[in-house]
Amino acid sequence: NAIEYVVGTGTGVAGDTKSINTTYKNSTYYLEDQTKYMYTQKGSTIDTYNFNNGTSSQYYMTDTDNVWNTTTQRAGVDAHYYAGKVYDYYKNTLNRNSFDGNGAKIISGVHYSTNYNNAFWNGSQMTYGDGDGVQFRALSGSYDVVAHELTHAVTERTANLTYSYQSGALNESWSDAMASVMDSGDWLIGEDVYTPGTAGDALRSMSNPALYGQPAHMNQYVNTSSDNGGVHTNSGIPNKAFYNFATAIGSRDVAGKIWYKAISTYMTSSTNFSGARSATLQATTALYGSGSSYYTALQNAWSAVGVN
Ligand SMILES: O=C(NO)[C@]12CC[C@H](CC1)C2
Ligand SMILES: [Zn+2]
Repeated sequence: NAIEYVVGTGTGVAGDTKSINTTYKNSTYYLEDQTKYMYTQKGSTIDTYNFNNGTSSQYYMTDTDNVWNTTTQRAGVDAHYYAGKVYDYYKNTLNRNSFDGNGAKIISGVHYSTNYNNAFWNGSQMTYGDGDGVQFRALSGSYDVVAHELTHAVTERTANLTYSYQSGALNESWSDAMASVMDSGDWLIGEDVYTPGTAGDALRSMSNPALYGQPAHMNQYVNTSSDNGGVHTNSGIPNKAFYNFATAIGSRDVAGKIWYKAISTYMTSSTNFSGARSATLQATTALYGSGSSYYTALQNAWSAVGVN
């Protein structure tokens, strides 16, 4: 019997209903999205699996009627759905075909370990914990988290910013910046999955990094060896620069295009904050010509956070 590309109905982590692209074969539905096939020519582009609260093996996520509404399916539904949205953004807006630019399969695994308060890109796939229900709920339940993780993959395949000290903080910041372009309703990161018992808070704020203990200016740079040299702390400084720029020019999309051009053309593994300023200015000229009003706005955005 043939393989069919079909559309199912899923319930997400927040209990919301959404359509998901699934595959019907051997009388079973699979969380495999074949709709991008025309761009990748590589079968399903987005495959979502279940670690079943283990850490080594992941299993197919299947369903009998293509209505994915059980509690254990929610994390998979969102990992699958949001990965598709991130694929679409990179392909349709930035003309990048998956994280490698060549249609690579996007693999996600949910229910990783037990009470696992994190999510990560391991060089080959995305992996999401369920959270402990206090600090986090299932981390794939947040568009900006999924976009953040997949952007780590894009960064790894482009500038490959070394994940420590200033280049590492840039690595983190580029993931937050691209996530804020895709999940564009606010300037927060992780708000949909962070502390489910507390409304209105988040893991990070790009408009006001200090809200969650991050510096927003070079003169507050934290010199530390923990967290690979404070990559999740000092990212507040380039995050604020991105916020300054996007709001000054009134377009997250233009800012995102410039940030993507910078990471994919001008930045390298050892780029530091000052180098990121130059790379984004070069990207602005490349995309919008010299003398563009974006150029001066960007100079001001970086100067305002003390990066020259
Ligand atoms: O910033 C991050 N990783 O580098 C986080 C940490 C918690 C959310 C999932 C992954 C964001
Ligand atoms: Zn990260």
